[in-house]
Amino acid sequence: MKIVADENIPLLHNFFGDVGEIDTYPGRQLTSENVKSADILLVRSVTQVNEALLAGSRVKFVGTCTIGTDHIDTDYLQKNGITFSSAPGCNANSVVEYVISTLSVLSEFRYIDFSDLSVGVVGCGNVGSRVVSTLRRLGAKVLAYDPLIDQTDMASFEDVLKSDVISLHTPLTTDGPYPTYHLFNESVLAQLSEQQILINSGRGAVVDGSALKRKLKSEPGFTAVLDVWETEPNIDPELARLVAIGTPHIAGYSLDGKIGGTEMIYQALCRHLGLPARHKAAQFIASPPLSKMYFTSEAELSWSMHTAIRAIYDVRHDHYALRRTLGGNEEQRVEAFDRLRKEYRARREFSNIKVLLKNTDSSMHTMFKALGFNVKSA
Ligand SMILES: NC(=O)c1ccc[n+]([C@@H]2O[C@H](COP(=O)([O-])OP(=O)(O)OC[C@H]3O[C@@H](n4cnc5c(N)ncnc54)[C@H](O)[C@@H]3O)[C@@H](O)[C@H]2O)c1
Ligand SMILES: O=C(O)[C@H](O)[C@H](O)COP(=O)(O)O
Repeated sequence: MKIVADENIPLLHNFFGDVGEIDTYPGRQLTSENVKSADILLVRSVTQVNEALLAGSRVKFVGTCTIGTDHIDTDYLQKNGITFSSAPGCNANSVVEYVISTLSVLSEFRYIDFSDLSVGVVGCGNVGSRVVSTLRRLGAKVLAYDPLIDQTDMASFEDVLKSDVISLHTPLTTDGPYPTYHLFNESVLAQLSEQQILINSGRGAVVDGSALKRKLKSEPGFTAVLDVWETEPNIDPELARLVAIGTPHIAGYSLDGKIGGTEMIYQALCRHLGLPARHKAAQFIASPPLSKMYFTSEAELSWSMHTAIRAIYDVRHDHYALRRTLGGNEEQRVEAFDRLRKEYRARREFSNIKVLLKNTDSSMHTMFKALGFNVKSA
């Protein structure tokens, strides 16, 4: 059995080593020549999987260790009897923590109190629904817009646009009744005031980058946060300098989320081949270096919250890392964008961290629980 895979899939050999012989390639450079004699193709989001890549190959299973599937021509796979699997929800908690860290960091520069904040979530699937529930449990007033699910709990697009913070969590789609390509175009962006914050950690092209750039130039007080960009890895350096926080598509890059994606595809492949799934992510992940935090009754609620969030994930590290790459020429910037992602550190999710509380009141307990920490009374 021959497996061809993106070299950036973590724990590839640990999970798939006893399933077949593995050849790895940089995901963006995979060619039809590389996959010609493969039975199984394993990718992340940077490989376009379509007729041009697969025609004439003997591939019978394609797995993407990611949530997003906009790089996969699923119609082609279906028509050609190729089994396909993605990893829904694998890094959803990681994206929620990205949004939380972003709001925590922005609160240093402007008044943000979670219990007094309105948030509009666009796209309420695995990621969006967790953003909604986390922020609601922290006291925020959250509205969600998603025309493709039960409308009972949904708000209108217009109402969502009035929120203090608007957070985008849709897939990138160009067809169907509600395409998301440039959903945030010039006229939608014009409806947002300088006091509002726009966060995009879905897919870059959901926002018209040129229109956003014009808005940021003419309304410098407007706050935009971008993790995803049109034309990655060749992002617009001018736009990247104008956003308040700009990161190299790493919102979903917690170690847990990345390895979770590999594990889900391993399980799907085992089902496809009728093999027992012997390996589990937990076998391979070490404990995080900072695994415990301790708060007592003297600690103030808001201080404790921001301290804990930023100790585990401070989005500014990723922002400054990208900023430092913007001065080079196009070739250097493209290389640096992918390098930041390839060499990304082991970032652990809040659920791995024990928060020990001593003599604190119940609001402290509720807040840490809402954030997803593993709360214990000391
Ligand atoms: N930045 C990152 O690292 C990162 C990580 C994970 C996922 N993502 C992106 O985020 C997207 C969402 O992830 P998910 O796990 O929540 O996916 P999901 O499929 O569970 O949910 C997506 C939701 O968006 C809704 N939707 C579709 N079109 C819409 C529209 N026009 N307006 C409003 N809502 C619409 C769908 O109905 C669905 O409920 C993924 O498709 C992926 O592209 C990015
Ligand atoms: O769709 C996803 O799961 C995320 O966007 C994921 O983080 C993409 O990661 P990549 O494939 O670019 O490594």
